[in-house]
Amino acid sequence: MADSNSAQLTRLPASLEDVKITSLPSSTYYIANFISEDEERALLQKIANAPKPKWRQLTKRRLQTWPSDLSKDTLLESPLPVWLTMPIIDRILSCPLSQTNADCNVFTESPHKAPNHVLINEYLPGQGISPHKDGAAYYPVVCTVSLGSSLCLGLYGSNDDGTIEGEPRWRILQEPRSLLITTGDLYTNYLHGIEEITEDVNLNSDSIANWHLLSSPEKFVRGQSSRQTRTSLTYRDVLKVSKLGSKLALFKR
Ligand SMILES: O=C(O)CCC(=O)C(=O)O
Ligand SMILES: [Fe+2]
Repeated sequence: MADSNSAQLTRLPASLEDVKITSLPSSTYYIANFISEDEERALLQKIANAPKPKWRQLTKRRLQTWPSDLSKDTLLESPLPVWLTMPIIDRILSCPLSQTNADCNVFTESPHKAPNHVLINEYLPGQGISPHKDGAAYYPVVCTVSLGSSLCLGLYGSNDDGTIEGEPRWRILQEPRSLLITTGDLYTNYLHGIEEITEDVNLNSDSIANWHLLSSPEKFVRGQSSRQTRTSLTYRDVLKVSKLGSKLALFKR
């Protein structure tokens, strides 16, 4: 008997135009079922098997950084492990920005033409991340793959005095195996965060910006979703990369 999961193929959109979240101020894209259940399982296994010191325990979540932490916004050149690049980066780069622009993807204009850095965040039910901006170390495109559980990402504006608005302006519901691509103004001028709750509520087509792009909106018809452990992989291009060779040369002088 054929394995039901091996038959479950992912289908990518013809171009990102088809998966644009049109109610948001800049180009943001949501691709449901970007990876298969088998690929999700394999990634969770790799993450679980990473050497213990790879995890950093924060008060509200735990985190792995690949290939390494930045130092002064700079990445020490080192390849990502293959399990993080294949199939995800290939697949991201294979999605054309538009059908008329078939040769361009979201990283075509980034300095390294591809992500070179991945943060893996794990959230237990009730955990989250305070509203923040990702800052100037990265090219302003973030690709987030979600594993394990659905949850809402809140997008916040800031007040004239610099404080953060109390309620998110928009919410994006991220299902397991989905890819969210955030770019431009939303990356640079708005903040994003995940509330520390055990259940996302008030889920409907008016309150969720990507409702029309969800894989299984029927799962949320009661307007709520209990959280399980959710792991995210955020792929970015770090602008400044230093080579170990040039560091050693400096050291020798
Ligand atoms: O887990 C997420 O989706 C968000 C993570 C995040 O904002 C970050 O690592 O900067
Ligand atoms: Fe972030």
